Amino acid sequence: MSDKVRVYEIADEAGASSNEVISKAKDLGIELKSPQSAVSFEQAEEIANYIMTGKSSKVKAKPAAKPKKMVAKEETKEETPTKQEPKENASETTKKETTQSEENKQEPKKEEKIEEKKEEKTSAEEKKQPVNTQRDEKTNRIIPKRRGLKIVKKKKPVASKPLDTSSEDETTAKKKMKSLSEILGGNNEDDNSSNTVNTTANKPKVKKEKKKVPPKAHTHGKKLELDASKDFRDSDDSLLGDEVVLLDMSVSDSSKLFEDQKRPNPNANKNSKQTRSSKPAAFGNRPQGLKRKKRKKRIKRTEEVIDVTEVTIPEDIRVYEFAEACAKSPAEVITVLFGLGMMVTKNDFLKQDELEILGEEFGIEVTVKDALEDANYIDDYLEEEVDETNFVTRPPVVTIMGHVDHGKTSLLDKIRSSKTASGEAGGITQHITAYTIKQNDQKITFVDTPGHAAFSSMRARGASVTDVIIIVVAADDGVKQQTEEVISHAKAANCPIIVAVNKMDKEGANIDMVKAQMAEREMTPVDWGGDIEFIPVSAKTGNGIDDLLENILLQSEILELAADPKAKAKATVVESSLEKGRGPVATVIVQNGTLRVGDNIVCDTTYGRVKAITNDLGKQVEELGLSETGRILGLNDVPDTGTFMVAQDSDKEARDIATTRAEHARAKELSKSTKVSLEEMSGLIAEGKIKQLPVIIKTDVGGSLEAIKGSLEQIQNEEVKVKVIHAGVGGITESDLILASASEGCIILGFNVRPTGSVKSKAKADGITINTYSIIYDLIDDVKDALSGMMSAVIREENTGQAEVRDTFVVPKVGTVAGCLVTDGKVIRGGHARIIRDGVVTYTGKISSLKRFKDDVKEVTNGYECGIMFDKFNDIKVGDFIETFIQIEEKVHIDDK
Ligand SMILES: Nc1nc2c(ncn2[C@@H]2O[C@H](COP(=O)(O)OP(=O)(O)OP(=O)(O)O)[C@@H](O)[C@H]2O)c(=O)[nH]1
Repeated sequence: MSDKVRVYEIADEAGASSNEVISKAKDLGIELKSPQSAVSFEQAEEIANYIMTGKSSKVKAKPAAKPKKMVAKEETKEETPTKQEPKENASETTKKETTQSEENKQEPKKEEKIEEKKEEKTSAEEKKQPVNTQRDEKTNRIIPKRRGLKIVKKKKPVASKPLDTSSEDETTAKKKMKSLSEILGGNNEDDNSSNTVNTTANKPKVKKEKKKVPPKAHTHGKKLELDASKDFRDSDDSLLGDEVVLLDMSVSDSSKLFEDQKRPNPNANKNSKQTRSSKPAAFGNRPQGLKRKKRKKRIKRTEEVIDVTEVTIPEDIRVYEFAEACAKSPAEVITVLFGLGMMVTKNDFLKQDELEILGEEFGIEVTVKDALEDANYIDDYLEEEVDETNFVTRPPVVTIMGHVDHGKTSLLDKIRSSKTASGEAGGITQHITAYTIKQNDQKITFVDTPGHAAFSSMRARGASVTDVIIIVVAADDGVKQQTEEVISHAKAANCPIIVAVNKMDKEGANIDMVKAQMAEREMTPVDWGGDIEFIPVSAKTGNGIDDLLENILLQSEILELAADPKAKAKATVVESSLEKGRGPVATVIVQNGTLRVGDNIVCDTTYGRVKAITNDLGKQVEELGLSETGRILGLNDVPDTGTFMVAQDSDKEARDIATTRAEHARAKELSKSTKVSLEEMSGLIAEGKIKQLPVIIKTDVGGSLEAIKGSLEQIQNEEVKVKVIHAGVGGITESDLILASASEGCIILGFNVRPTGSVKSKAKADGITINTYSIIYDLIDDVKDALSGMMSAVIREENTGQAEVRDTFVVPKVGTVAGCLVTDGKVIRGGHARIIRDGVVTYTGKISSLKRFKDDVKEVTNGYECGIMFDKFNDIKVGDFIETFIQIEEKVHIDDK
C-alpha cells in the first residue's frame, strides 16, 4: 500500500503521454502535477484503466476485477502470437493466475501487472537492473518490482510458501475458475474486455480442440494441472464444459459400440465392423471373445442336427470327401471298410462297390454324379435334333488289317497310287495315316491303323470310324497268328469283312488254302456258301484292286451309310502329333457335318479354332466333307487318337468343355495313381515278389504310342511286368525326367523322338536312362531284356557223383558215419547231397565231413572208399545211396518262360 507509481510509468503502461495521464487523472479527481508525481497503486490502475477503456470506473474498484482484466490481456497477448503452443500457454496462464492470486493477497499485484507490461517494452533496460533488491527501495526503484512480477522469479517464492495462502483458497479458486472461464469464453463481467478476450480466447480454443483430438495426452495433461488445484473439481461449470468437449467424442463412439454388441442385427454388420476396427484395443477383445463362443456353439449344433439320408457325390471321391459329404468322420468310413477287409486311408479314392457298402452301412442313399455331365460334348451332339432331309450318302471308311508282312502297307500304297491322279500324287511316297480315293466317282476313305491292338483300343474308347474291314492274307503264307487275332478283332467290331488274298502274283499263291483256313475260323467264303467275300489281289501288280474297291462300295451300299453335311462337324482323330512350327496336328476323319477353317472345336481335353486344314494330298483346303480326311491345325494340345472332335458354337463353349474334361482327367489320373499304390500294397500279398519295370513312353505320333503301350503292357509273367507311368506324344522333356526320377528304376523310351542336349545332360546327371528307337521291335526286345534282368535266376542242379553206403559207424558225441564206396563221379566235402533209400529221397543236405581212413579230404573219386557224415543227420542205413550234386544259377529270359 505504501508503494507509489509515478505518472510517466502510468503513461507507459497505458500507452499514453504523461500529460494525458495527468488530465485523465484529473477527470478522476486525482490531482497530479508533473510526470514525476506519484499516486497510489489503486489510483494508478484506475487511471490506466480509464485511459485504456475510456470508461470512468469508480476509484474504489473491486480488486478482483482488475487482475481479471490483466489476465485477459496477458492471455490475449500471449496466446495470440503463440497459437502453436497452446499447452505451454495454458500452463503459463495457470502459473500466472497462481501468481496473481498470490499477489492479490499482498496487494502489490496491480502495480506489478502494470509494470509487467512495461517490462515487455523495456526488456533491454531490465537486463541491466539488479535482481535482489525489490523491497529495499520501494519508492525509487520500481523496476526491480517489475522484475519481481516476472513469472519465473515470482513463482518460486510463492510456491515455497503454500501454507500462507491456505486461508484464501476459495478466493484463489474462484479467480482461477474465472480466468479459465475466460479462456473458454465463459461469462465475463467486463463487457469490452470480455468481448476482446472471448474473441481472442475462442480462436485458440478451437485450435486446442483440434489438437486435442488425436493426442489425448494433451488433454490429460491439462486436466491434471487443473486437478492439482483440488477445489477446481468442486465448482467449475466451465471446466465441465471443457470436459464435455472431450467426452462427446468418446461417448458417441462407445455408445455405438455397445449398441452393436447388444444388437445381433445382421444389417449392422458393416457398422460393427467399422466400430470394431476403430475402437480402442481395450474394447477389442470382448467382442472377439464373444464371437468365438458363438462359432463353437454353431459347429456343435450343426454336428448334432445333420442327419444325412442321401448324398450325390462325384464318381471319383476320396474317403475324407465322402465322410464329409455324409457328415461322418473319416475314421468311421475307414472302420466300416476295415471291418469288411478293405484297407483304405483317408486320401484313397473309393470304388463303386465300396461306395455301395458304405451307403448301406450308414443308411445313406448314395448317388454317383457324372462329373462330366456338363462337359459331355459327344452326348450333347448326339442329342441334337437331326434333320434327315439333309442326309446324303457318305463314303465308306475302310481299315486294312493283317499279319505282319502280308502286304497291308503295299496294298494301301498301291490303291492310293493307282487311284490318285498322277499330278496330285506328289507327296505319295510319304506314308500317311488316312486318305480318300475315288472309284467310279465314288469316294472311299482308307485308314491305316498301327496294328489291330490299336484298332481295338480305339474301338474300345467308342471311336469306331471303320465301316468296312479288309483282312489281308498272303496267298503264299496263309493264316498266321496275327491273322487269327485280326479275325477276332474284326468280328468284335461287327463290321462287314472282306478278305483280300494278297500276293496272288507269287508262285506259291494258293487261294483255296487261304479260304480253307479261314473257313475253319468261321470266315466262310461266299462261293463256299458263306458270307465273306475273298478277293484275290496283288499289291505288286495291282491286279484285283478294282475288284476289291467295287466290293467295298457294294458293302457300303448295303450299309446305307448316310450323314448330314450341313450339321455341325463331328470327326474322329485317327492320328496326332506335335510338329515343329505347326504345333499340335490332328489327322481326322469327318463323320458328320462339314469341318471348316475357323470352326471352334473341342477334342476331349483339347480345344481350339481350326487354323488350317491340309488334305491327304498335302493341299490346303477350306473344309473337309463327309468321310474325308485331313490334318487339322489350331488345337491347344495334342489330342489322343480315337477322340472325337466336335465343332462348338463359341470359343468359350469349346474352352469350357475342354477345361472341365482336362480337370476331370487329371483327377482320374490322380485317382489311378493312388489305386496303383494300393494295388502295390495288396500286391505284396497276392503276387508275392512281383517286380515292375516303370517306363515312360514318348513317341512322335499317337498311333505308335498306342501300339507300343499295348505291346509293352502285354509283356509280363508271374514275376515281372511293365508299368507304364506315362505315355505321350512329343519330345522327351524335363518334366518326363522329373516323373522318371520319382519312380525308382524308371526308364524313358523314345520312339522316333530324341532328347535335346539339356534334357540329355540332365538325364545323365540324374542317372535316368533314356533309350530311343526307330524300330518298334527293338524297343520291345530291349524292354524284354530289361525285364529278364529283373527276373530271378533259375537254379539248376548238376549231379557230381554217387556213393553206396556199405557200413555205418556210430561215433559217440559226433554222430553216425556212413562207410561208402564211390560208385560214380566224385563226392565233394561241403557239397550238396541227397540220401536215396529204396528209390525215395529221405534227406537232402550238406556233407559236413568227408574222410579217407582218418584223414579229412576235399573229394573222393569213383572206386574209392570214404567216410561221409551229414550235417545234423544220423539216420543213415546200409544200402542207402548218396547222390551228390552242385547248384548252378542260370539267368532266364522272359521269352523262355
Ligand atoms: N510279290 C509280292 N510281294 C508283295 C505283295 N505285297 C507285298 N509284298 C511284299 O511283302 C513285303 C511286306 O509288305 P508290306 O506291305 O510291308 O507288308 P505289311 O503287312 O504292311 O507289313 P507290316 O507293315 O510290317 O505289318 C514287302 O517286301 C512287299 O514288297 C504282293 O502282292 N506281291
